Amino acid sequence: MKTYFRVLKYIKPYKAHLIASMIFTIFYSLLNGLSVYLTIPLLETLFNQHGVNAKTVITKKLNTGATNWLNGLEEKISTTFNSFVFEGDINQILLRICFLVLFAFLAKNIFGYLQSYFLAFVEQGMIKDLRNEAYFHLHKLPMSFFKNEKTGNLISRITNDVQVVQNSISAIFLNLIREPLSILVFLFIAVSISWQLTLFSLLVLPVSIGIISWIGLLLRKQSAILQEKLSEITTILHETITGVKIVKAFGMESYENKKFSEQTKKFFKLVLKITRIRNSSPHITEVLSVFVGVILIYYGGQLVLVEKSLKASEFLGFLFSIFQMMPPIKELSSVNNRIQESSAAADRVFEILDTEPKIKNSKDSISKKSFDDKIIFDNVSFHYDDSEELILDSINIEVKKGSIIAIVGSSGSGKTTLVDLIPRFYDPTSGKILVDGIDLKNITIEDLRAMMGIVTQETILFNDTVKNNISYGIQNCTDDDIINASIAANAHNFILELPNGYNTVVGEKGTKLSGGQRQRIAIARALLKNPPIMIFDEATSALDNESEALVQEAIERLMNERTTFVIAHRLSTIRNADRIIVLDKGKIVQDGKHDELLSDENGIYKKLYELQFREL
Ligand SMILES: Nc1ncnc2c1ncn2[C@@H]1O[C@H](COP(=O)(O)OP(=O)(O)OP(=O)(O)O)[C@@H](O)[C@H]1O
Repeated sequence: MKTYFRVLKYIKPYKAHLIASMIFTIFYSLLNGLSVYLTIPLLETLFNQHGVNAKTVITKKLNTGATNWLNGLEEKISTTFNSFVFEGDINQILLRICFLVLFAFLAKNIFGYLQSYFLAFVEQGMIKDLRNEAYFHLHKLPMSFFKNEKTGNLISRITNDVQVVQNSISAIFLNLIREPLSILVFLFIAVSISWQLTLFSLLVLPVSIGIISWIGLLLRKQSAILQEKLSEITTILHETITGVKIVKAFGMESYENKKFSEQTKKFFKLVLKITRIRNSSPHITEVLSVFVGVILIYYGGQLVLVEKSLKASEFLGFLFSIFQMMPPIKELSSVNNRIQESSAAADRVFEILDTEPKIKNSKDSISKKSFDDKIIFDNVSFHYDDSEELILDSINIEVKKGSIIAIVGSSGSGKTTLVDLIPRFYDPTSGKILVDGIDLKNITIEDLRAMMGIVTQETILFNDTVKNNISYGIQNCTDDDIINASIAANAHNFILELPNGYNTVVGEKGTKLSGGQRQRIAIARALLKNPPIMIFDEATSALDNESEALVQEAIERLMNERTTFVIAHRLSTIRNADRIIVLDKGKIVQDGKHDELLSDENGIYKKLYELQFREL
């Protein structure tokens, strides 16, 4: 319930639309009642075609048990109504009634349309805001969050779950406003025709409504499970589509197909179960309704034919009213289930919103636009949240502006983790990192990251044009700037050869380009940003000689006159480095220039050199 109130807070910007929708709902319900009520004089006129004065028939009223004010009100309405309708000859009366019926239905449908339009505006607006907020919040969350959450699951929450919340919002608004109102209107009509019959119906109706609601409850439970299954399917889909190359390379198609079909089979079974319940529901409802109807017809028939205390037209009008009451009562009985269902979905969305962004600007963060002197790692240690094991252990480094620091070490030694601390993708567990003497945590994240360019091993390009990929995140750059950066990155020539040059769309993650081309686009992007600090994770994959040389040249331009941290895999890079840091199990075990490090026969560097670098 708490969750639901939280969802309702999103109504605020749409209050005016909601009020409009409520007003139209009131008109809709009243006209709905009127259109049923009008059947009585219509039938009366038709039944009394042989000259009986219809006016006298419908004014015969009502009854003993209803409260006085109700009697009075009803009396007043019917007198006004009758004096308007039953004037003139039978032809005029018929024409007037037909006109009234037409007007009532026309107006009812116009109000019905307006009511649903405004309600859709409210619910779609709320959902848009909720979806945006969840998405915006995702960008504030730390890298660790994304490592722990499955991508498909996150996507499913922001798409499917938000949808479920939306479906229920409208249902609940209708249930809380339209349905009670409809029930009241029809109840008023029914009581005004015959309170005994109404009382009798109210005894029989709840039984059938109870059964129908129970079916609804079953349905809700199942659909919550369905939502989870859907999220699992999305997860598998996302994983295999993004990892399609690996699936193919390892010949895992049939394994993945089996995994997927197991999920779709579970989904299929569940949907069938739901469909079984759902499809049986209208039939059961119909049989129950007819059952109730037959009992009512028998009892009402007695009143009409035997006791003659009720007109046939009134009885039919009564039956219409009672049957019009059934769907709203049925809907109302499912409000609670709907709230439960949407709350479960909303909870999954709010879980994202409630995840605290651990890495954020502190109250006294300062703006810093330039890098002037040095970066210091002061006794930095780090472990990931899910384990106490130190991935970086007492790291002390001082990096002067303009120098190139190569980081080497065996796989898993902590190289990526070390460079991830510089743009604050993670914060050190202990110790601190200082830029020009200021702790990173005290510099606004926006300024800190603006000072850095990052080229990762796996080049991330967006499904957009080459031009937009190069200028990603850079405002106010001209086409010439983009071309110059591409020339410096040795990318210009191949870009010109693409089907639409700089306007060629590169495909999702840049799949339409080769590995070397993607890297050069990423380098052009970094060159265009022109940051004073570069973090660079060299690709391990071997490129052919020509592209290797082109990429290497581009990298050298990128490092030129910048402070560069490079996770090095190429001999030329370590030779160029001012300093090489050798990591082993999170500790710096050697530190110096290439030749110095190589001269230590027992050092890890020599072994690494022989294994990794020599033949490259
Ligand atoms: N998000 C994470 N959560 C938990 N442990 C992690 C996470 N990322 C990395 N690790 C662990 O931290 C250690 C260091 O990883 P890191 O990626 O920094 O090594 P690396 O030297 O860059 O390796 P490689 O050269 O293979 O990329 C590894 O043991 C790894 O299992």
